[in-house]
Amino acid sequence: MIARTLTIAGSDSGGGAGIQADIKTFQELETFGMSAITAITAQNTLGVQKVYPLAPEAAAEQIHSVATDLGVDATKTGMLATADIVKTVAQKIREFGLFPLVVDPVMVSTSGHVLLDEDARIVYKKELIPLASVVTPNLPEAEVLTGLSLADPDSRRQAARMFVEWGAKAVVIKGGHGNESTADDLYYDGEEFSVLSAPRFDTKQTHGTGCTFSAAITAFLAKGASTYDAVKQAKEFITAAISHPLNLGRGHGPTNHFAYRHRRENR
Ligand SMILES: Nc1ncnc2c1ncn2[C@@H]1O[C@H](COP(=O)(O)OP(=O)(O)O)[C@@H](O)[C@H]1O
Ligand SMILES: Cc1ncc(COP(=O)(O)O)c(N)n1
Repeated sequence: MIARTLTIAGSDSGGGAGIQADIKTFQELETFGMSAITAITAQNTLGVQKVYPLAPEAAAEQIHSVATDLGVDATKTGMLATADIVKTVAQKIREFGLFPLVVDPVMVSTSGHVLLDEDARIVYKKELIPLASVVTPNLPEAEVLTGLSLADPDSRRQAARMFVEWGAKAVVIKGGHGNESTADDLYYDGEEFSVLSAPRFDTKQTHGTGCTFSAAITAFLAKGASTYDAVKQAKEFITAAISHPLNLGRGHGPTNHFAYRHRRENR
């Protein structure tokens, strides 16, 4: 049977991030993608013009519909917007056993728009991170959640340990926002640290990189990969997507979700 993937996240009208990036990634990786939408954004490459969070029950009902009929092999969460949505989603994940689970703690868009209410951060730590097979904060998100300044490798390792102490089975602290010459992501599973490294491309086309990366991890997990292997292959997917830009829009353009498949087909 085809592997079934579920994203619980916000809609990006611009198609580069959120639910749209997730479904494209699920499809490219030959899984059957499904969605539970938490919020609707009016958004393009220039920024987020408007956010309309849905009622927590709307997310709960979508998850119920999917889980009680089609079934789910791996799940990810993205933009959850409010504390009540975080609580409800965590409860439904537990109720339906929607594991393995990738938690992408989306807080602020590349363009600087707040996508998660401040009072939701505490609920995240208490309710959602403990359920995660892997949690994927970027550097600013990891700084907010841990309260640490993450300018050097030692502090990043300390932050990674904190996510595992809160109950996540593994964590990837993504280095996209760092200023090193390579885009290095720090992986930790409670036992070993590894650095997943890629060249840093000098590009503005990075809208939706985090969504695409966590969706790719979810797809590889759904197909049976170990967490480390899923993260490693997802890093290849996102590196291909960033390095072959589509050059759409006038701001931070989307990544290229076809690139990983095209590269493999042309080998
Ligand atoms: N300019 C870049 N060149 C290469 N890889 C990048 C670049 N920007 C981000 N990445 C990679 O994309 C993935 C998403 O990271 P990041 O941009 O930090 O997340 P987010 O979209 O959540 O802010 C990570 O694997 C990161 O290393
Ligand atoms: C609906 C939605 N979800 C997530 C993001 C974050 O993506 P990015 O950090 O690349 O802007 C976004 N902009 N919109």
